[in-house]
Amino acid sequence: MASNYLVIGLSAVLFFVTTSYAYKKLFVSNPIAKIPGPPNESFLFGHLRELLKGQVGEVSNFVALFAKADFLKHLRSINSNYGNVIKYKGILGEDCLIISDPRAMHHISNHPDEFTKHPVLDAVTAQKNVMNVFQKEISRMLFGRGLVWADGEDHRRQRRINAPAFGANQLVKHFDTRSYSDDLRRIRAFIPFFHESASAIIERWNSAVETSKDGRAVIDVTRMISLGALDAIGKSAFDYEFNAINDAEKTEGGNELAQCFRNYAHDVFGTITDGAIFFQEMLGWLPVKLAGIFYDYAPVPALKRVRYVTNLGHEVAHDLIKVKGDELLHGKQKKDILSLLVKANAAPGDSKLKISDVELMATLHTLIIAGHETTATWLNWIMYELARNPDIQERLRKEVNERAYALRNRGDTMFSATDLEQDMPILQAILKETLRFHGPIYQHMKLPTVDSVVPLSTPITTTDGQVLKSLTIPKGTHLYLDIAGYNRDPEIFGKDAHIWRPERFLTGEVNETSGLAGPYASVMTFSAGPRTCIGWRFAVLEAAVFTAEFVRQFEFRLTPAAKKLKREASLAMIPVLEGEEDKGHQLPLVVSLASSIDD
Ligand code: HEM
Repeated sequence: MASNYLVIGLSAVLFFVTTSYAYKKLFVSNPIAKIPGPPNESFLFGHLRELLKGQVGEVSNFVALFAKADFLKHLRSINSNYGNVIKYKGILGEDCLIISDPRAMHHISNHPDEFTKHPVLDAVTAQKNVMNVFQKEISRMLFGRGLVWADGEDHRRQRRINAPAFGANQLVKHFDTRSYSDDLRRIRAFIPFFHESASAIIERWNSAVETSKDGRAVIDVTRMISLGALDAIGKSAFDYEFNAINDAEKTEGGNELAQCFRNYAHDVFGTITDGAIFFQEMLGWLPVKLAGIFYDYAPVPALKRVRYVTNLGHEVAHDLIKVKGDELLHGKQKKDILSLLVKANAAPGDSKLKISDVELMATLHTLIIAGHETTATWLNWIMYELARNPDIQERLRKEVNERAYALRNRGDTMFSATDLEQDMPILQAILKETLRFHGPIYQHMKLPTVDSVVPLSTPITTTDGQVLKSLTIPKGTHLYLDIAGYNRDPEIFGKDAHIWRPERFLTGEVNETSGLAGPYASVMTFSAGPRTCIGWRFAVLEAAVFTAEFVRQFEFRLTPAAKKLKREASLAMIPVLEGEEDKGHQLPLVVSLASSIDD
């Protein structure tokens, strides 16, 4: 009986694949067929193995996505022939696009209904958009039906409730007339939590240094940074104790949710086999609902883990929402993000504009995942560059110590938002340059829901010699926005955009108010338009506090092992060591005490 079902299932997949493939080849004209791109070396896989495996975020423009060494060399040599729009092949010869052209990226990011990240369920689109089916279903499993997952009106409604709590109202001004500076004050109120987490990390590193033989300890800094970021999001977003740093050594008996997140993204999204790529792609040829059933029930270990963590996250969120509701009722409301969301949701107004408890639970879980590993990864790359560049590290330490001296003189114990955002330009330049060069989010998948015409900054020449000033993209085309490529565009960041040089953000070389890119440093790492990262201010302040406090206390140097560092595709672009990829994030640095300004 079971084998009958299997045969019927496989026949259904085969039927969908062959009919939609034949339909497309025979009846659908393809305006992107003549966009230049690398030769297809595999009808079965197209370029997907190069895209989904190995190092990411490397070199310039689209090459960022094609990181397999020999392939990379090949592409580099012909890079100039391709420009900022590249055609690549998906499975079975599907034509797909990678775009890093600034105007095109700006247009696409600012038209989220025309370019959603999720599939629309109609016969052609749903079957064509393999990657997007995967993205939508994984997104639902990973986050729940919250802000990252939602689209269209659902997204606007959720964003409207969320934005003020994140100081992100400037992006939704038309929704809300409250003062933007009130919102900024709210996000800055989290600074003490960031200091608290940074201090807990420093305490751990301090004892490692003190107990080392020569005052120099080799520490994998990724571990504590990740736990500290988790503690920080717990306290500021929901007034919740993950106790991640305190329970760091416990294998059981600590906070279960915190333990679930150990190496979570890497274990689930890290290494992917050819078989998994193919299977995942074939699933995408099924209607979304069928693919969803697979993601909800398949006994695949990685999917089982995602389902378990999401359920647990939603359970914790459910309890917290109740606590916040009671606090509000008894006039004991706190300042964390969840309290603000519960209050905004309870305020009088059109009930159709509110978010449901299920969406609120998903939003909470979203904040843990979207706000924790991304910022921790950014911090990892900051530590790496500081260790690699002792001169810049020393300049930063001097700046931080001078500010620390000033704050002691004014009777403060921790850096204020003004200290961090305005009075430490070297710190800001390092944060910006690292977000540009090692952006934790390096690509975005988008799905045109209609045939679209997209403007280009730089015209492209098709394989038959036509010069295109705009791009016609058929509905349903697989589309990658190449964030890493945009972030290394020499036209925007200078001829040496391929190297890490924070100075470019100190000398006015970069036009930070071009309005083309995201809200910070003119980079695309926080995305742009109505779906810009809602937590970007939170992330910037947290990264600033952690970095300033770390260099104030310690000196960091590269270990020989850190020279084997690679950028690994995961949910974020994480540092791993060559030959030890299966261990996930690693960045072993030599840590010793720094001399302070008072010495
Ligand atoms: C370096 C740190 C971070 C990076 C690089 C980053 C990047 C991004 C990007 C690229 C998006 C757009 C995703 C998409 O459209 O699919 C996004 C959305 C989002 N981010 Fe972040 N993020 C960071 C930190 C944070 C933090 C700290 C929080 C929360 C405290 C957060 C919460 C969110 C949420 C809720 C969304 C969905 C927004 C929407 O769709 O309206 N992120 N982030």
